[in-house]
Amino acid sequence: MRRVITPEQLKFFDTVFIESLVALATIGIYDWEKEIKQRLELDIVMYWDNQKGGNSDDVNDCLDYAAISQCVLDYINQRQFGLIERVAEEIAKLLVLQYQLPAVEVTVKKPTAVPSAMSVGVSVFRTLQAYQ
Ligand SMILES: Nc1nc2c(c(=O)[nH]1)N=C([C@H](O)[C@@H](O)CO)CN2
Repeated sequence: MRRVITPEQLKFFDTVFIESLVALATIGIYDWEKEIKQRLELDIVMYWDNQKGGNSDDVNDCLDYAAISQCVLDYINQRQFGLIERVAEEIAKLLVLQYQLPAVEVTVKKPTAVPSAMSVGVSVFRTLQAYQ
């Protein structure tokens, strides 16, 4: 589902995205889950003005998806979580504040949680305004 965002909320509609980023996480509400690593898959859509990088062709003018992917993996690797909602919330806040993103959508999937489902997950959409 595509969201409708008014021009007052965002001055542009460009995005940088990271799809199916795989993290091995200590995640889960049960005791046995705290002893193992489980696979999470993240989809991240960052609202960002791509015009500057598009004009200069310089990586210093863009939102570097490689650096952000590593930042997200390092963050998840260094922590323990109960719910995947917590992962989504913390990653959204980290990215919005660190990169001053006007908005971000973070989807976290836990594909092995329900064996009869292809995947399960949550999605959050947060704006910079949410933290001000
Ligand atoms: N909405 C959620 N429901 C559940 C979660 C979760 O993180 N968010 N987690 C679990 C357990 O950890 C489960 O994944 C163990 O298989 C159950 N429901």
